Amino acid sequence: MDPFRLTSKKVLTLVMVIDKEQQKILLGYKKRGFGAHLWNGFGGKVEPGETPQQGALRELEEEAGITAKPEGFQKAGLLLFLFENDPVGLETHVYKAYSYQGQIRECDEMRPQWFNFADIPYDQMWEDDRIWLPILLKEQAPFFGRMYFKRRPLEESVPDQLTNLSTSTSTTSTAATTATTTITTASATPVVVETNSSTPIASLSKTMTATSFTPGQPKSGPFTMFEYHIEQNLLAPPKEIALDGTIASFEN
Ligand SMILES: COc1nc(N)nc2c1ncn2[C@H]1C[C@H](O)[C@@H](COP(=O)(O)OP(=O)(O)OP(=O)(O)O)O1
Repeated sequence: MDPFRLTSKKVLTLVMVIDKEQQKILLGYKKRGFGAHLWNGFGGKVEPGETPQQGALRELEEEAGITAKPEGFQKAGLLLFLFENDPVGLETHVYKAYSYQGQIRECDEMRPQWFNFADIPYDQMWEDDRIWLPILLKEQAPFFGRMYFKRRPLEESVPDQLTNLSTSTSTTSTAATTATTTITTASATPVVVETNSSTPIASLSKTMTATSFTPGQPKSGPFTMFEYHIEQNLLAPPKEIALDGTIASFEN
């Protein structure tokens, strides 16, 4: 039985507020609930009757006190978080907000703080963030990703650094460029995830093993990410994920 088989999904949002001029990002320190004690963007569950975009704007107001301006608000990508032996996936719609009105303020759930792009506290964030946030910041969106998490063992020993990085690039029949990067550590065998190179997109597929991160990340909760798949520079932002983990549709 596939421990990552999905029978349903929850729809969530995540908004990254960005000051392009200052090269800063607004993150929130989550004080309670899922992902407590981690820095993250602002977001939460989409409520019945809401679109993901409406849910994202509402959560940004609730959690950071600000209203994103429509002209600077864009969908950046779509992520699917899967947890071992949990049949409910988290379909997470990620947005960028380049301008806003209102006064940033703390609430009972989140404490907002600006960070320079160079000082993003990845070691106190969900492990997947270091995969897709640089793509978002470099404006290589729209992206799509699947991130696979296992419950973290109580005792864990992992190497300090990524030790081996190999990248290959090839041109597909649809004239799109496909780059495949496999990241491995000295001690682990890489697991390779295929990217469908017949789709007319430039995509990047990355796979990593359970031991690819720095030790001492209890802050990322009881889960550890052991594998991921990411595609970037899609022609349009993905709109929905099918239960088999593929993109079901794109935004118009
Ligand atoms: C598992 O990996 C994750 N990585 C990142 N970067 N973000 C994640 C991950 N899993 C969930 N999230 C995000 C998505 C949402 O923005 C929040 C979770 O929202 P929450 O459960 O707090 O939803 P609310 O509606 O605010 O919850 P309550 O009102 O019930 O407190 O985390």
